[in-house]
Amino acid sequence: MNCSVMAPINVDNVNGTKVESPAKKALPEVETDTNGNEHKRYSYEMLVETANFLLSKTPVRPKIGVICGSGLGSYWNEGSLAETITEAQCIPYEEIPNFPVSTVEGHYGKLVFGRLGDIPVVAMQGRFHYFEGYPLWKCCLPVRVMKLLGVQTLIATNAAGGLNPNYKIGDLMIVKDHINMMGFAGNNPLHGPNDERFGPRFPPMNKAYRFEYRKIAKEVAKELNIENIVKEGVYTCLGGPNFETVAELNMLKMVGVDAVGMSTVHEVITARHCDMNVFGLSLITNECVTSYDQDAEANHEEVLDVGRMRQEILRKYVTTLVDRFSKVMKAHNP
Ligand SMILES: O=P(O)(O)O[C@H]1O[C@H](CO)[C@@H](O)[C@H]1O
Ligand SMILES: Nc1nc2[nH]cnc2c(=O)[nH]1
Repeated sequence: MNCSVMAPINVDNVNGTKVESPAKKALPEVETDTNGNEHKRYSYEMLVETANFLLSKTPVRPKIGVICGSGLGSYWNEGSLAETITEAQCIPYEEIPNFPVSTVEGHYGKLVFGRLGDIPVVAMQGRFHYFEGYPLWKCCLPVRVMKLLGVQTLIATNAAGGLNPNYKIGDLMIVKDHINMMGFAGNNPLHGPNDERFGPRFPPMNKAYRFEYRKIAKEVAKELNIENIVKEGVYTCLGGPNFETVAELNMLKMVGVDAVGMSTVHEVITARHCDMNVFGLSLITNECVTSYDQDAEANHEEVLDVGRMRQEILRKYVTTLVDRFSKVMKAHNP
């Protein structure tokens, strides 16, 4: 591994303005989840330590972070997006201070630093899900670490069931918006005391998925001749791990959901809270079963098979988007 030690980051706040440290008293040290497992709360200082550790391990200074979901090679390496990253340095989650570890069987758990095309990136190969037993704030810890590393744009990808009748297996859905179903019940990654150094107590969410990126993604789909499989729609995340009942899916359809998964929404909320720009992409891996007459059943193997089937297109699409988004970022911040 090519390790060059860089100056540690010393930030008052991820967005560059100075704020008073929040009262530590407000932060409970340990949270117990519904299974009785204890999760030690992290502080801003702990995540700065995590980010400094990573910066000491790699000379890469990523401005774009990618979360590789089940359809983008979090379960396999060969031909995956993570494998496409050049000059790659892989850091397993268990070696990173304060990081959770993936518990999903077969799921990779590593951060990959390197280049996609010319652009310095960091990719999560393997994410954390609520159904693994983590509180939502812990699932999203890596997003805040990315922010501290200097990441300005998050590309969050996932595998999802297609609820929109016009969607076919293998389609890609640009996420236009989400419905935070878990949040309706009060389960939100920002629940608990707010640390202003990350962002405000009450962040807006109406521009969660950057309009400019969605426009570019549609243009790139045309350029790559894949516009027939690229759609745009609304995603929702349920807690999982079971797939949905027919009645649940029909309810979601009624409220305007196009694709259903078990991730992404809380990551996006965390990213927007600390003012990262977000692009969301779902790979439609299965058709949601919305009628009692249908015999099909959702299953994880199908999800992975469709991911493998689409990996070449996804690799090309995401690599091109990274290049285009970085140009936009440079234009905004020359
Ligand atoms: O959202 P990602 O991690 O892509 O994975 C999706 O696919 C898995 C189910 O097959 C669940 O983990 C669901 O969230
Ligand atoms: N909740 C949920 N997650 C998925 N991930 C991939 N497909 C599905 C699905 O149909 N439902």
